[in-house]
Amino acid sequence: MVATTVVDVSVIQTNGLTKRYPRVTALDGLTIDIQPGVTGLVGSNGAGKSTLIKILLGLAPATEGTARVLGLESAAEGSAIRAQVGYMPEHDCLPPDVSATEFVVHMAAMSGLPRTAARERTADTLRHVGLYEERYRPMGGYSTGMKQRVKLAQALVHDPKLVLLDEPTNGLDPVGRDEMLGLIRRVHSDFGISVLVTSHLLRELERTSDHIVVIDGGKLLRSQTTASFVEATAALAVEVTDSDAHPDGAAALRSALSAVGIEAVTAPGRQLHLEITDDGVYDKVRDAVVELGLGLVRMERGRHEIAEVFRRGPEAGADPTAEVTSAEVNR
Ligand SMILES: Nc1ncnc2c1ncn2[C@@H]1O[C@H](COP(=O)(O)OP(=O)(O)OP(=O)(O)O)[C@@H](O)[C@H]1O
Repeated sequence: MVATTVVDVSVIQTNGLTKRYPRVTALDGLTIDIQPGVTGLVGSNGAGKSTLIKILLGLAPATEGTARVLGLESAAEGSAIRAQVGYMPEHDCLPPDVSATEFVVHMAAMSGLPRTAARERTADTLRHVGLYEERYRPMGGYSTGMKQRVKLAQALVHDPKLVLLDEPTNGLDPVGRDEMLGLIRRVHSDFGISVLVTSHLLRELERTSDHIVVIDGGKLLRSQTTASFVEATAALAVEVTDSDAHPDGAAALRSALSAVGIEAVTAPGRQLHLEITDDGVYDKVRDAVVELGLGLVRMERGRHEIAEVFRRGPEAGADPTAEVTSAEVNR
C-alpha cells in the first residue's frame, strides 16, 4: 500500500484567534487560512491588523486560539518563525544617525548572516528597492518614501519565505504609493516570497494582491480571491434627467425599480446606486427609464465604498463569503 502525504501549503493559519486588551478586544475569534502569493489584509484603523502581525511573529501572546506561520506554532516557535519571515513595521523606527547600508547590514547580521554575506545581501537588497547613492547618507535626512524602502529592504535582507508588511504605503504620495506597490508585487514575482500586506485602502490592495482578507473589529468579514472580491462588490451608478411629469426623475426611477424588485439608494449628484445582482439589472433600468419618459444621462459600473463592505459584515448578518447587497459606489 502506498502512503499518501497531504502537504499543507498554507503560509498562515489562525483558528479562533482572540486578543483582549484591558479595554478593547483587538482580535475576536479570527480564523483565516492564507496560501502562498500576495495577500492583502484590509481593515480600517484599529481593525486589528498590527495585533495579528505581532501574534503571528510570536511577539505578543494571544488570549485564545492558535496561529501557525509556515507550519510553525506562533506561541511556541516565535524565533524559528522570525528566522524565516521578514517584518516591515508600520511606524518609523529607523535610527536617524546611521546610513541605510549600516542599518540593513546590522539587521542582516542580527538574522545570523556572516558579515561578508550580510554586506553583499544588503547591497543587492538596497539596489532592488531603488536606493543607490543615498544609501551611505544618515537616514534622518531621508524622505518618507526612502525610509519605507529601507524598512522593506531590512525585511527582505535575510531572504525570507514570507514577509509581513504593515501599512507600507503609509505617508506616501500617489507616485510613491505606486512605486511601493510595484516593489511589493515584485517581491513575489521575482523572488517567490509570499507577502501579507496590510492597508486601510482597499483599492491599492486590489491592485497588488491575489487574495483579499477583510477584517473589522478583529473579526473576519471576507476572505476571497481578488477577482471574486471585485466582482462581489460591483455596483451600478445611474443618472437620469427630470421631466414635466417627473420633476424628480431619480425619485421616480427609484420607485419604479423598487416595483420590479431592485432597491436603489440615492447618492450625491442626483444619482441612484444599485447592486448588480445579474446582467438583467441593466435591462430593467433601461426599461424603467423609457417607461417614465426620462433621459438617461449615464449608467456606469462602479465599486462599493469600503465602508459599505464593512457595513455588510457579520453585524449585518452576512456570511463573510456572501455578496455585498447594498449599493454605494466609489466615484
Ligand atoms: N498594546 C496595546 N494595549 C492596549 N490596546 C491596544 C494595544 N495595541 C493595540 N491596541 C488596541 O487594539 C485595537 C487594534 O489595534 P491594531 O493596532 O491591531 O489595529 P490596526 O488595524 O493595525 O490599526 P492601525 O493601522 O491604526 O494601527 C485598537 O483598538 C488598539 O487601540
